[in-house]
Amino acid sequence: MSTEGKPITCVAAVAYEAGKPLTVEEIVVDPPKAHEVRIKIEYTAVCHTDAYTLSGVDPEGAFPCVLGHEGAGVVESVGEGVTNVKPGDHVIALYTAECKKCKFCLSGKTNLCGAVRATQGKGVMPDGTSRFHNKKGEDLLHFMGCSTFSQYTVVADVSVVAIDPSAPLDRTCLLGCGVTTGYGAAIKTADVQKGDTVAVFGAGTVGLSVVQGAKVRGASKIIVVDLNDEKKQWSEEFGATDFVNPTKDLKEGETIVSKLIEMTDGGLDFTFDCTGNTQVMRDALEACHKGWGQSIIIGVAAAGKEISTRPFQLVTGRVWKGSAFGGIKGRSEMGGLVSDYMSGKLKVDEFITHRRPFTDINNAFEDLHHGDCLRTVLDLSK
Ligand SMILES: NC(=O)C1=CN([C@@H]2O[C@H](COP(=O)(O)OP(=O)(O)OC[C@H]3O[C@@H](n4cnc5c(N)ncnc54)[C@H](OP(=O)(O)O)[C@@H]3O)[C@@H](O)[C@H]2O)C=CC1
Ligand SMILES: N[C@@H](CCC(=O)N[C@@H](CSC=O)C(=O)NCC(=O)O)C(=O)O
Ligand SMILES: [Zn+2]
Ligand SMILES: [Zn+2]
Repeated sequence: MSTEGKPITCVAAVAYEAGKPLTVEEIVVDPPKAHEVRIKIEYTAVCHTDAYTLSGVDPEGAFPCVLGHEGAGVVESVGEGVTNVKPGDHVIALYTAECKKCKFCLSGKTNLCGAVRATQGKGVMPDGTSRFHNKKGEDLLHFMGCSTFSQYTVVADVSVVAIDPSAPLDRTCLLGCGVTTGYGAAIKTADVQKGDTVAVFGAGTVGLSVVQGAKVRGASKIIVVDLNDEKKQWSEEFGATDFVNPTKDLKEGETIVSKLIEMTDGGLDFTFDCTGNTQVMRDALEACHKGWGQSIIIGVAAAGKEISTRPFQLVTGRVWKGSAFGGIKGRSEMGGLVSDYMSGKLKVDEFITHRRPFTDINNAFEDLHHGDCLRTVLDLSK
């Protein structure tokens, strides 16, 4: 029996309160309104940003909500006026929308899109309302325009892209955030060139994806900085040439900045913060080469945190930049990433260290805190 136009009751993991485990329960998902798409989410992974928002330090975090933004599934139904996807399409949800019409999309200068960002940040659909309700009839907020921690979700049509149906959704879900973010930051935001020197702070999925982007571009040196020696082997597998653990690899009087400058004859062409730690962001900037080195901030810092450095660092030519979703325009460029994955150019499977049934989602958040985990993929059919 068709579910089109009807509310669907399904299982979701609801974040009722910051700092508390998610509640796995049945919720009701309304049908999509005009320019909206209802997706049957097949697989989702947990990104560090989900844990960040659940912890309560996200200035935009609002509860109760359905978290999750690294997910893939199949379109169940579409609202009036939707032309970019149709029922049955295999899709990836996009937390960075692409409307192709707004000032941002038309600028040619950024992948940030202005179409739905304001309502997205408030946890509601573009018309200001929610499609999620719990069994008590209370509204649940959306998250990052995706809310993939639910067997069914509703997203704006500008926040979804159809992909090659032969690509496995239990892997391509990772293209919804971590892999695309790091890889794009290297090949688009920084536009690393052959022979460049690169340092990556934080060897999680985002950082290691920067590493693979830098390797694809032919960087001559790719130094990974992480506090955990368990990340050394992974770093090398993704293309790192060097690994530094600042808690044990620094000599008396040495700092991570002086060590990196010494290793690269004056500093790096590009550094990337993939930790969200503001002291690391400063170190990453100051490890850049005088005159031209660029530092790209990818990590997300807690509410109230600010970055600082001596202005002289910028006066003398170092550049601080940021990158969201790797600078990738989701609807225009995801197809290329999927085909790079299918042809073996882009590693994705290698990031999947754990798999769990969806109902085990709270343990997937625990996995994130362990050195042996890059990504846990959750199967929403279980
Ligand atoms: N801008 C964007 O578009 C996006 C931003 N993000 C953000 O990027 C960051 C990385 O995400 P993700 O890869 O999923 O996270 P992970 O937690 O998997 O990776 C972060 C890594 O950084 C390490 N680390 C922590 N502190 C330091 C430090 N002081 N020096 C060196 N390494 C350190 C961690 O080690 P340990 O595990 O031992 O703590 C871990 O290996 C997060 O802040 C996330 O919110 C994510 C996706 C998109
Ligand atoms: N809501 C936070 C900031 C969160 C943030 O920076 N998000 C990243 C993506 S993190 C993905 O895992 C991002 O791309 N931001 C750009 C955007 O438009 O949201 C806050 O208010 O500080
Ligand atoms: Zn993410
Ligand atoms: Zn736009």
